[in-house]
Amino acid sequence: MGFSVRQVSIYALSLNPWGFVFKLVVLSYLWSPVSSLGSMSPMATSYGDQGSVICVLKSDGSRTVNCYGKNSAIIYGTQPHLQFLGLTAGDGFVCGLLMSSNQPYCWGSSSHIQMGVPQPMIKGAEYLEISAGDYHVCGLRKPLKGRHRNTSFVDCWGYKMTKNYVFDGQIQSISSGAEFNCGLFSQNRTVFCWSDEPDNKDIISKVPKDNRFQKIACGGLHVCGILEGVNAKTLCWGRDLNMEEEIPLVHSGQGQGDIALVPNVSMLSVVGGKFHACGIKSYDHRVICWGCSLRGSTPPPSEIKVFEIAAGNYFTCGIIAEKSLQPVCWGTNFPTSLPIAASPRICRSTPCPPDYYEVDQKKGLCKPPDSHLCMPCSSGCPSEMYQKSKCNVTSDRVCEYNCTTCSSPECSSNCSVIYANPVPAVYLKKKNEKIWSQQLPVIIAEIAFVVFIVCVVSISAVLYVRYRLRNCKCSATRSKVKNPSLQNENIKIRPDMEEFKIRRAQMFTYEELERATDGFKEESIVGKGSFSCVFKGVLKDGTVVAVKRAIMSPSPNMQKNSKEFHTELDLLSRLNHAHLLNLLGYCEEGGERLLVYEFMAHGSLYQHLHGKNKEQLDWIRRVTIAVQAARGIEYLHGYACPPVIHRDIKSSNILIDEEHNARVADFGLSLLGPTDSSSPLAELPAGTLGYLDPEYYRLHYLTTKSDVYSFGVLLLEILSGRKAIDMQYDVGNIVEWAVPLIKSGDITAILDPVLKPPPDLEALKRIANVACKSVRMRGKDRPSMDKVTTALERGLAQLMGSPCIEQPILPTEVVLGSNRMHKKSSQRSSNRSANSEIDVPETEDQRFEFRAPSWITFPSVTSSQRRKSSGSEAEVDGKNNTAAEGRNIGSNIGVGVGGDVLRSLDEEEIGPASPRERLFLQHNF
Ligand SMILES: Nc1ncnc2c1ncn2[C@@H]1O[C@H](COP(=O)(O)OP(=O)(O)OP(=O)(O)O)[C@@H](O)[C@H]1O
Repeated sequence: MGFSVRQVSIYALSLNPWGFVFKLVVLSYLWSPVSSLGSMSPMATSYGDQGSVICVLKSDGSRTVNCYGKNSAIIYGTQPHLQFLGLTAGDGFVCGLLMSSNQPYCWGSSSHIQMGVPQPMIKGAEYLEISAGDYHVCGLRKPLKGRHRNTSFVDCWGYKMTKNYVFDGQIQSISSGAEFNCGLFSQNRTVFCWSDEPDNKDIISKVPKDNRFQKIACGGLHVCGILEGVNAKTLCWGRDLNMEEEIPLVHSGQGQGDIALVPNVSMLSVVGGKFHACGIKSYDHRVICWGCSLRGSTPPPSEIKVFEIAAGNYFTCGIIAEKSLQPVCWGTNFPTSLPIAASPRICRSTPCPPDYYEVDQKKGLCKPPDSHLCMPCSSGCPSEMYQKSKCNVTSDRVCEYNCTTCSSPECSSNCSVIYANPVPAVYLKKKNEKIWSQQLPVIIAEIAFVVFIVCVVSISAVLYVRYRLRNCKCSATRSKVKNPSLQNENIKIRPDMEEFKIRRAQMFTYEELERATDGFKEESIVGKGSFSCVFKGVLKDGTVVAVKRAIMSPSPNMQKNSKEFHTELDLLSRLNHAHLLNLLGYCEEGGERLLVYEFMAHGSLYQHLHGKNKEQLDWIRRVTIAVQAARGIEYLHGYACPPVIHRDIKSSNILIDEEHNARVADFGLSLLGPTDSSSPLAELPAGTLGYLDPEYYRLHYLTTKSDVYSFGVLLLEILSGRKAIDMQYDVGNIVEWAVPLIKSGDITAILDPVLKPPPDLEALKRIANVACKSVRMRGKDRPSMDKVTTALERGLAQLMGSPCIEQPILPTEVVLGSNRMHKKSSQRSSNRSANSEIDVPETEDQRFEFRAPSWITFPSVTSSQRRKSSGSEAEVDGKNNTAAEGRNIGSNIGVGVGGDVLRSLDEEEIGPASPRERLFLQHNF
């Protein structure tokens, strides 16, 4: 079948161990190029949160592998007896092409690819080459004979890619990028790429159409290919980096950060990192890099020659050609321990073919003494150079500058060194020695000065950090509370109680609370959770409170309840924010455990969204609640000390007070986060079905981004009025249902039908966009909570600024909530509560008595400093009903749509407010 670059049909077949089922999906027609992060080579570099690793085929020609670096799953998973033809690596895993079976074999850890021989594997399939992206690996099957000889088969395993791809035409090699793949056709040497991720359409559409390539290499978000011919140029193309948020990039090497501005030199090979590419220059085997790197990256070594290079996400490693054959790396977060030499190529039993030279056998590179290690000759000399000696059997060609035709600065400086010093070598040597003797003291003084400065800066930094942390005693307290012996119930938290007294959280007797709730009678129940019952009560002084009583059972849950009780007690007594539910006191007597909270007159958001009068919660009120809840969570993540991960964000945990302000409640599952936010907590998953972060659920990988996921689900719930999981619908999981619709640009399809859509849909689109980003599969792709809050504030401002919306602007606290007079307003509101019939006058002292601790205060965190505004309160109704959702610890959940970017919507949502928006916020809040 004739192959046309512009009309390549790709048939994606689901991998099937018993053979092919043709034509399950016809993906698309493609004519664009592809690239990859992990093309097959004797060296592969894995990256990711578990740490970077470099794996190399040993230099003794045994084809066995050695790995060095931080990822213990890779290091300990390395099989020393297996022989490989080449290696490739992705995020947290390495794969090798087995010599014995020509099948891939992977090790390390990946939740998307089965380690070992990836499954499902077609029986007897043999692969020519393998290549890994971030979360997938693909293999190019050996060409078939007979009627299938013009068809190529590529099998992939991993995130959204476990498929068999069938292509018209013979593919010579493949390369995988982060979430895409490219292939190079052998006949017309053109490149094509494919991906299911819409984010990658740039890469696919920008492929140079009429160029013939000799090699390709994919990076994270781009592809580079070396064109055919002597002095051939390298072309790179890819995604627009402006689309990437939050990446502190600097341009590296030449090209001002634009990956497409490739240095104009001929290259032997090229590799791609996440935002950068590096190549080996043909004429001197030195490395050159371009594109973007992270701030603080080590520059590529310009003076050493390398045989082979491989790129991780933010780093690159090369095998040094001269002397040692040891790998060397540059960039950021690269593996530092590289104590072995690597084989730059596979040893062969036959002599080197033409256009190859043999690497010095004295180095003992190949195990069998009569085998040969052949390296390709460089392809000609660059324009200002001439060939001093040809490539022969033992060495590559040597190029030198032609000083009569110099035009570039490099050439001029090189030649001026030669011509400006026509002096005898002995004289030169003496002169150098003299210069050295003069320069040495200066160099030593400079080094001493730098060391001195570094010491001063380090000491100052340490002192400063200690000074800032002098009041941060929370971790010490936490450990006290977290270790009570459950056997000694009566004595266990006494020392902590002293501390709570200091913090003014009141200790109640059981009798007091029993009286307040009328004997915990059924009618006082305002809600039920998995581990507790919540009663409305009125204290002696008339304060309306909510009393949360742990459900008593002598079950194994007892210990769990106790743990949650103490966690909540400990946390709540420390936290103080207008949009967190205040703890007023507690009681622990005998087996009873009770927490006393401010009473939230308007119940939970769940009741409003899914109760009878859901239309009463109009768009402005819904978005306001979202903003306030976001503020509370933002405080937990960013301002609590240490940071707190809530772990159970959901609509039944967003309570609405008398003044219609949202409060985040239920810290029973909260965990104090690591002070170093980059280190995830390996906790067993806990949370509520439908809201649970898939990454946390599957990998036990808990960071603040797990709350962001749950909050994203909450946003979808607020927009759609649908429950997080609702099996009445075809697609029961709200994420799976809403994200594709929003991405298709059809925002109205997900909006709650009980409300009329606002005339200007842009604000809700913004919010939907934030929701989509928040429920991305990978935590690191989700925005942080402060970004979410800023975007929501802007959405709210837009919604309120619309001339067609006649709703009053909500009061300061509604959005800001930073300077609310806690007790005063809440107690007053409690007393005014529609449910409260007791009217007891309050005194200043009483106000203080129950006031939550104020030693942690909420700093100013908004993207804009807001001022008080006038405006009436919105009214939300709904008081009773119990929460209908059940917590489901460790249950399976529907999978969110991952890696999604809402192309049809404004990508600038999450970022600083524009001057116009800032002005609006300042005037209205
Ligand atoms: N301070 C409060 N004021 C008024 N109502 C409250 C208060 N706290 C809780 N409730 C009501 O009680 C219900 C149960 O709350 P609780 O925190 O015990 O469980 P939950 O978070 O809904 O469920 P789970 O414990 O399974 O996560 C809430 O949904 C809410 O309707």
